[in-house]
Amino acid sequence: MEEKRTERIGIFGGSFDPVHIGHLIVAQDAVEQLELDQLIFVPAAVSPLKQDRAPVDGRHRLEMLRLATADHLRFDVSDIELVRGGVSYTIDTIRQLKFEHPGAELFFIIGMDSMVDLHRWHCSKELLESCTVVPLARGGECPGKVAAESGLPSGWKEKLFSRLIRIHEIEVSASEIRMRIAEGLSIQTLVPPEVEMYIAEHNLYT
Ligand SMILES: Nc1ncnc2c1ncn2[C@@H]1O[C@H](COP(=O)(O)OP(=O)(O)OP(=O)(O)O)[C@@H](O)[C@H]1O
Ligand SMILES: O=C(O)c1ccc[n+]([C@@H]2O[C@H](COP(=O)([O-])O)[C@@H](O)[C@H]2O)c1
Repeated sequence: MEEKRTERIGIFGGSFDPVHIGHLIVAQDAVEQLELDQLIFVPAAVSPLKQDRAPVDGRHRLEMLRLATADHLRFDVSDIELVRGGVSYTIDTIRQLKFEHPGAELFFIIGMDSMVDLHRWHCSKELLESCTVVPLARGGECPGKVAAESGLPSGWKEKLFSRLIRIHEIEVSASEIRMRIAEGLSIQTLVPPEVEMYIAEHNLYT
């Protein structure tokens, strides 16, 4: 009898305030390169390192993610961090997802910029042991240099960088989108049309 393949689930955490094409292209890169069965976008209630700025209400960010991912077979969205509330520590999310998906291999994908501080994250050692953390390197980034300059403990660097995947270089950020809206500039093509419409209908970021 053919052996059942272990389910491979990716987790993509962020503020998604709002979700944009950079997120979607990177997510597709991860699905392909990690051969994921499913990639779950997890909007944070409060991102631990972004506590200085309140994002728009979680229900809006969740709905925009749902609209942006609706037609994609392997993309999914979870409200677990919004339901849990408070500061969204990744370890709490991984513990819960491990419980909900016993037997699956969990991949937590993060940008290289965030990864250099990973050892300072809440329960970072447990996090590294309970899922496969995968750094995403943009086209122009030099992983060797980033690793050398990071404060990551030795052992961690080698482990993390051996799993690194290359992603498209897309120069768009949620901050830029919020700024463009505030200045009355177009965000067409930077976010999916459904998201652009949602933002206009709900008068977000003005
Ligand atoms: N253009 C992009 N290319 C690759 N990764 C990205 C891009 N934009 C965001 N990410 C990654 O997506 C994750 C979630 O990002 P987040 O929701 O904070 O979006 P952001 O665009 O970086 O937001 P902000 O501009 O508000 O800081 C992070 O790991 C971040 O590194
Ligand atoms: O758990 C932590 O200590 C921790 C510290 C910094 C960031 N994170 C997570 O990393 C993801 C991206 O964060 P950010 O700040 O780029 O939106 C998001 O899911 C955060 O919850 C998690």
